[in-house]
Amino acid sequence: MGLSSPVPVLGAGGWGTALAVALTRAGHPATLWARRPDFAARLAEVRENREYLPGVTLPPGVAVTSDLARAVAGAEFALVVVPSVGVPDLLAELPRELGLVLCAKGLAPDGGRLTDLARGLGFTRVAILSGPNHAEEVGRGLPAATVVASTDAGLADAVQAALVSPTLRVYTSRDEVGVELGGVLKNVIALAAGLVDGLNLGDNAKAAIITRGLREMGRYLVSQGAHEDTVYGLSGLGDLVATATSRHSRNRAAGEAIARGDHPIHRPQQGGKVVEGLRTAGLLDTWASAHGQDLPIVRAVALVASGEWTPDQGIASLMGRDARAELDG
Ligand SMILES: NC(=O)C1=CN([C@@H]2O[C@H](COP(=O)(O)OP(=O)(O)OC[C@H]3O[C@@H](n4cnc5c(N)ncnc54)[C@H](O)[C@@H]3O)[C@@H](O)[C@H]2O)C=CC1
Ligand SMILES: O=C(CO)COP(=O)(O)O
Repeated sequence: MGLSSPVPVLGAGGWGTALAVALTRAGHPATLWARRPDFAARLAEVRENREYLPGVTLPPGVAVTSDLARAVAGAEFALVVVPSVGVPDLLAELPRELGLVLCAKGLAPDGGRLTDLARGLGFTRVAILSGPNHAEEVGRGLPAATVVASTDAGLADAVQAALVSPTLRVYTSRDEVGVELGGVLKNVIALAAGLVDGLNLGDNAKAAIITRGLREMGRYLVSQGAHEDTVYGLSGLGDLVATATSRHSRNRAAGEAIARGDHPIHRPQQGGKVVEGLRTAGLLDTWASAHGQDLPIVRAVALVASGEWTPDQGIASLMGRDARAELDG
């Protein structure tokens, strides 16, 4: 792909829209693909994604289409920015020689990684983009940093070159597993932080959830083959802080709403916007039970999200665990 060929951005929610705008800031045109033709037509005309990223004007360098084949024609790689639940169907329609930059922070239907799902479908060039990156801030050009991870160094370098700009620092990493799973797990811990907020449990409890949550993330990531240092990088600690403390986070807000009794807990969407952690918690809890792994915050969030436990029961389950040494798990 030459520097001036448009980069396909597949998914016109908040993050896809912000990434398309970020590409133009980096000097590259983008083609933003939306699934629904009527939505794409309105977006092309209004030049603002009022449903998912209000207040950000689409620059002239962003073209909008609902024609998937046209969006990816001739591209070296595409940013895949639909929610995790929509990734399998979308990938099934893409040419296998296309490089994939997976941007969803969620899991495949079987609880596995989306990068594995992609490779299982026959894609050979796969990367993950993840970090503390609220679309509302990246869309407005506030300074941010992110990580593109791939075992394919050429792909990671190409994505870095395409996205880096004076307002977005893009780091590369070879630790695909660690970068991908950090983004997946932090949503669940942010939901727990939202429960703490909604129950008015205070700053000490919030700090405890974030810190113990980071340890839980670390245990899981390392068990899956991640490098321990990645847990403390932008896609781990960085995104956990950004999400668990942010007014923008849908996951944190969902936890707060559940605690206040005003969230439809069986619906993994909030006002049409995706709350990945609700789905992730259940998938991870099932995996942890099957593999004898202790993920107590994941378990509490999964059972509260499914309605089996009240938020108070979830917190009590964490406070009532056996006394132990801090570093023992
Ligand atoms: N919003 C943010 O700040 C960030 C979001 N992400 C991740 O990006 C992914 C997308 O999130 P957002 O853009 O925030 O979503 P969003 O909630 O803003 O919008 C979701 C978009 O996906 C579309 N969609 C829903 N189901 C679909 C399906 N089955 N197939 C295709 N399209 C479908 C919707 O029509 C909508 O355009 C999520 O995995 C999220 O965790 C990652 C970094 C930042
Ligand atoms: O991943 C995000 C920021 O890095 C967005 O988090 P939410 O999905 O909770 O809004």
